[in-house]
Amino acid sequence: MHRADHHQPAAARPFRLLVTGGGTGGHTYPALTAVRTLRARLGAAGQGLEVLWVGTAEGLEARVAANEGIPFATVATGKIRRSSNPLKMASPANVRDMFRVVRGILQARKVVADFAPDVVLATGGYVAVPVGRAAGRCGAPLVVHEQTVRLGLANRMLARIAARFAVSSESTVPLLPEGARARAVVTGNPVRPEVFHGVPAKAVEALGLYGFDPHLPTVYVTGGAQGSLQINGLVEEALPWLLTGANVVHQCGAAHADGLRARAAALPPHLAARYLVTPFVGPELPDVLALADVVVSRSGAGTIAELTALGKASVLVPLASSAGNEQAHNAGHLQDSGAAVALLGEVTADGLCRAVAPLLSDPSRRAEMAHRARAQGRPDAAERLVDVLLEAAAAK
Ligand SMILES: CC(=O)N[C@H]1[C@@H](OP(=O)(O)OP(=O)(O)OC[C@H]2O[C@@H](n3ccc(=O)[nH]c3=O)[C@H](O)[C@@H]2O)O[C@H](CO)[C@@H](O)[C@@H]1O
Repeated sequence: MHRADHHQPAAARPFRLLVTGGGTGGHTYPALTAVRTLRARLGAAGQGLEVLWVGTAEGLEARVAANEGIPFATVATGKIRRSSNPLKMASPANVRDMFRVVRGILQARKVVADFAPDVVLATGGYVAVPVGRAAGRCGAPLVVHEQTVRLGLANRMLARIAARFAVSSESTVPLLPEGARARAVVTGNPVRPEVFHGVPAKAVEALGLYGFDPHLPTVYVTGGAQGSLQINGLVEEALPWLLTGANVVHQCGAAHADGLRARAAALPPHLAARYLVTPFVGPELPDVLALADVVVSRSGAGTIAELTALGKASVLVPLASSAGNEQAHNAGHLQDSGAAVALLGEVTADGLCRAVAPLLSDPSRRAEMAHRARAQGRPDAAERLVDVLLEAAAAK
């Protein structure tokens, strides 16, 4: 599988995509969606697709690639902690990590040269840096995709060498380094196709929601892939009120499910029957989203892309410490267009109840918000990103 293959006519051999990125769901799922969409597009034209994913062994991407049957390779990564103090720069952890960085660069060059991709897609995370740079050296066009409005560090480091820089929002373009702006394309943030095909009744069956009251709206509470301690605390305090007017599915992360279950068990049985707490929502996520009338959530880029593509009324509680405060930015941006309510700054259970109450009691209000959310969505983001990948490969 080497360079000689390039002399064959394009249709005679499979298209070769090297994907790199991961760490969080936010970086991993858009890459997975791009792979599936590209495979479908090429398949319709009678061409095959070979994919290699380069990520970290401990990241979500390793599991996702394994489930999807995508060959997976790792390269060493390290974190260089900058400091004005030379002694700190020479700390054992930093020196060890510097060696890892150098090793990662050499490994990445070999992986990219051996696979000889038609195009490399980088979706963020430390691992994407050596691989993206190796693409430049090996003559493979690099497409970077940024999910958030603000640029992630890895993507910023790759911006200058990217053949195309795909962004999820127009407002990211002016934030790109000057030389990269002309190569920016607004694609949106790809949403997994199955998210569009949820069926409420399937969520009831999969999660056993038989105690839910069908006459009441359903709230889906989610803290992002890991759950959110802050949101869990707010919802726990608000539960006795919340359950008088709604059913609640609460995704809480691995650490807190038992405490929340105990709390619910102490409620009157007719209220407890309207509450389902679960550490993580797996394949039934599309069905849960379809069931939800209102979503209470962190404002990570992946979640926002899903809520807007579907058109869901939401109350957003941004992660205050997200890089560059990007979650507050995402939430504020939606609130400005009436597409969500953003709870910024100090948030109390009372504040959460006041934000949720009008959406529960007034269906026309949540329909209006859902409509405005959908206007912000980009359900065709995966197709647009695939356009960019194919164009970059063709322009080589
Ligand atoms: C803590 C942190 O660093 N957060 C960042 C991380 O978000 P993080 O990856 O945590 O969150 P996102 O909102 O981007 O994506 C979460 C994804 O996981 C899915 N999901 C979540 C819970 C669940 O039970 N089941 C499930 O399938 C969601 O539907 C979504 O598709 O990357 C995002 C994209 O770069 C950033 O915007 C976030 O600021």
